[in-house]
Amino acid sequence: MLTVQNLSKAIDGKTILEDINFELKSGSITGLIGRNGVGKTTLLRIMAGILDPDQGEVLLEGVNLSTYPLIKQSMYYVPDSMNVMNSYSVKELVRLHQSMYEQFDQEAFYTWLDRFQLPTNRTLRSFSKGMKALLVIILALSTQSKLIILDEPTNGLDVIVKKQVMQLLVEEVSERQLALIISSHHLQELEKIADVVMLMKDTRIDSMISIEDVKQSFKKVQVAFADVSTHSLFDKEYVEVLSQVGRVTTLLIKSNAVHTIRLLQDNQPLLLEELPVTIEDLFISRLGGNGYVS
Ligand SMILES: Nc1ncnc2c1ncn2[C@@H]1O[C@H](COP(=O)(O)OP(=O)(O)OP(=O)(O)O)[C@@H](O)[C@H]1O
Repeated sequence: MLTVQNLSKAIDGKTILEDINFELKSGSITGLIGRNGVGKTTLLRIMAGILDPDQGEVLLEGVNLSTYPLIKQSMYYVPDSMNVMNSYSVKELVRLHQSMYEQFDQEAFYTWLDRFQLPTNRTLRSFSKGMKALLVIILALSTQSKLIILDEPTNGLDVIVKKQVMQLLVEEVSERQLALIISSHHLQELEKIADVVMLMKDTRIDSMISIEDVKQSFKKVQVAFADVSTHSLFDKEYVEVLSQVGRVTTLLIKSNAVHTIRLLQDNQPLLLEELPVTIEDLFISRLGGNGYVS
């Protein structure tokens, strides 16, 4: 549905993005993760056609965004702050969106507004952060866009609103086969809804991997020995130390897990327990460096 090809971008002479290539599929949620300042927002803004790339292209259903800007009617970008819309009333926002999106579904918009008990007759200035976050997602869905790009949509929201936002998005993705890309630092939350995670590192996409594959191909174990150094028992190329608290070491085994676990077992551990692998483990492993200590 969306293809990014050989994309590069520099700002003020500094390379921010370099040779970025990936594809987003309909009916799927992609989580975009990476350290602060790595270039997530820059990438999302280029995908939305707000910034131009220096090189490369963004194709939405095969149509180039820069040569056919009207295709932007099929996508919606939710920025990390809604404050630019503060002076608009809900009705004005509806009119604005109707003028930009021919297919804007007003009936669905007001039905959702009612479901989430949002007021219809006030300006956004009087909305709380959570109300604004819900409203912008309802606006995005009402445009009937095939691709929705969200930049940190749940920042500063309480757990109840977060759940509401996420549930609404998941419902719509599966019902309408939307493609969603969400940049977020809330890895646990992302893990619950994303199908794929895309991890950015040093101006590039370091990895793009399905949550299913993360869980299947990586193993995480906690191990403790009475008098053996855990570190002497594994190959650092395949095994990452996630944390070390006293004698207890938490390891992320990236391949050949059966062999490593057998090796650990053979040395009579005091404790050897498998734990569920999380996106946070992948993040620390790829971006935190070996020997991360919690
Ligand atoms: N308008 C700008 N002028 C100068 N530098 C910029 C501009 N926009 C972004 N940058 C720089 O580009 C880099 C990437 O910024 P970006 O906001 O895309 O990162 P990010 O991954 O979204 O960060 P965060 O997780 O903190 O939101 C940073 O070094 C930032 O300082």
